[in-house]
Amino acid sequence: TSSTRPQRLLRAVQRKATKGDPQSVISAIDYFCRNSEWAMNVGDEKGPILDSVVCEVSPATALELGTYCGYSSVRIARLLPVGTKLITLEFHPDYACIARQVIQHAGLEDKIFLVEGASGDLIPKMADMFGISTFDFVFLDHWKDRYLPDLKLLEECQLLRKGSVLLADNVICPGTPDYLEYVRNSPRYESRYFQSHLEYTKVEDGLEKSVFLG
Ligand SMILES: O=C(NCCc1nnc(-c2ccc3[nH]cnc3c2)[nH]1)c1cc(-c2ccc(F)cc2)cc(O)c1O
Ligand SMILES: [Mg+2]
Repeated sequence: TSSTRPQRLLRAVQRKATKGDPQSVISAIDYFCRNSEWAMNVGDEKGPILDSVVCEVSPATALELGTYCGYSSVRIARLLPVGTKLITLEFHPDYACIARQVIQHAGLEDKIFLVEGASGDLIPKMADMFGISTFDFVFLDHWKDRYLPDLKLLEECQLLRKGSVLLADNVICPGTPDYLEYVRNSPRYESRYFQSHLEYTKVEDGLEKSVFLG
């Protein structure tokens, strides 16, 4: 029976990456996507930008919207200090199932909470589910038309504090025009664009970093 691309990506990780070594999982996925099949991971060019923002913020509480196969979950969690957690939301059960195995191969299952469901339903439950009050860092990488409504939901649920950092993938390709317009024009955000390329291609894309001013 035929396999799916996420299943083939997981198999590449299981064959090539060293169990318990997050960097080898990241390298195995990037190798697979450059040499076998393109996949929508943040990738090896935008990934280091994500790393630098995570290191700068050094978040005690981090949220990721859109897990997919867990590539960026591994990138983020490998940099988190001991005792801190990444909560990552995934809508598609098949993606979530693969991501759990990728995360396990990296040995990061104790630092990552993967929750299945729609961001719009789950965000209002975050505080109660995880006993947190606000997020220090949010990585947006799910459906592009959900970035703005979910940002507004985070605001309404008071899950952002003065200084919370939002990092959004794909603001050029596929593009998130309404989100960009909002964070770049709202007096409540200080926004900056990191120009890069769509993962594993020469197409322009970039990350938008927005600091909530309270
Ligand atoms: O769609 C993307 N990412 C989103 C995955 C996802 N699929 N479902 C969800 C979800 C939706 C509700 C959710 N609620 C909670 N988690 C959720 C997750 N997220 C995506 C697409 C591209 C891309 C670029 C150029 C192309 F020619 C084709 C594709 C590149 C990227 O870097 C992406 O991140
Ligand atoms: Mg993306």
